Amino acid sequence: MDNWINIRRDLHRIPELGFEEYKTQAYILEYLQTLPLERVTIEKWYTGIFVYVEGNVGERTLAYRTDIDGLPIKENTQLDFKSEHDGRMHACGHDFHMTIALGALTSIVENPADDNVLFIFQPAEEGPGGAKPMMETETMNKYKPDMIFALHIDPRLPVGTVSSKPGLLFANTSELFIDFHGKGGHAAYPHETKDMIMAASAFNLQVQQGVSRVVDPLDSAVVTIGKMEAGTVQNIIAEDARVEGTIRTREPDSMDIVKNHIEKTLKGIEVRYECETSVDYGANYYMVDNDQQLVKRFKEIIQKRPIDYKVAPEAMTGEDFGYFLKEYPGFMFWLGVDSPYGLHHSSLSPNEEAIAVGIDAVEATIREI
Ligand SMILES: CC(=O)N[C@@H](CCC[C@H](N)C(=O)O)C(=O)O
Repeated sequence: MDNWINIRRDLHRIPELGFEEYKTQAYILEYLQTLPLERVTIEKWYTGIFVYVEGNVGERTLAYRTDIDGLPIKENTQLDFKSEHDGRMHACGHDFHMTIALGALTSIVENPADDNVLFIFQPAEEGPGGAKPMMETETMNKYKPDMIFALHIDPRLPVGTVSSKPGLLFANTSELFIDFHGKGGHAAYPHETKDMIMAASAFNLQVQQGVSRVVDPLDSAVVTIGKMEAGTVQNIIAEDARVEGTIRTREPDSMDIVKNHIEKTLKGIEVRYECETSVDYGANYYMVDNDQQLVKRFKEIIQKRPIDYKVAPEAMTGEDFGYFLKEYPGFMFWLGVDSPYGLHHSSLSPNEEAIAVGIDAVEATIREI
């Protein structure tokens, strides 16, 4: 087991942003070279990797996907294997996800399953999205998996627990980037300016109030503004402002309703604050919609093991794994890692005992589903 903990720690030290995962890719490729590769085909795709392992029977091909990118967060832990990349952190558990994928892959290479298995090391889950372009590759068309699955760590669940549910697990998402342009000037002469801190602040409040009026209360939607930039010094009125956020909706149709609401709100802001605005929706992810039968079978497999299975609530998190599930039947599940700090937090420190549980759950699913 120490081997997997060491691998997780190595990967934790080198977090890289989406499509910049060069060291991560090199690390995984180097590890793969230590395995017996007679039945293995390795293909690079940008900073990602496909690893195909031929099965004993080979009638079906199963796919298992891990994401490999980190986040633009400055790590705030005292771990002696903390990030060596300033301002970058594996704060969403992708170091765990990769290690678990390598653990299951190693067992399957050393003792092949009946089915063929395609392991997908996918870049850029946090943005701008690696799943959609990976789906369109010749490699995916060639192997056309019969089913696909993936996991995500869950800091709220104890170690030794997994959870999932049939149907919707994660929401539809869209990134949101808005630029405001007005007229700067002296802090003492606001009437001669068009203050973009006022415009952006008004937008932030109005958009929150409005979402509750345009989306069916039986559906769910959230707009979060995670970043706002404006101004230069304390006594100059800001000519420009930028807000960055994300939209989450339970139903795909509500995404258009929220976007329409944002655009109408911006038109009002333009009139009221005499400014120009432009909006860019960045990356959009399709919801994670789990296959009913496969989740049922997964639950049966897990319940034969010393692992607790819990029914997961729906979450407004996003995952571009949803694009794989749009094309292939499959599912995603949460793996308990018991951390007092949540996903995307600079102090996230998942319990490494969960790695063995993850490897066991993934390997058993590959062999028994
Ligand atoms: C599991 C998780 O935390 N996923 C991310 C996906 C982000 C998608 C995109 N960059 C966005 O912000 O919309 C999440 O924040 O849910």
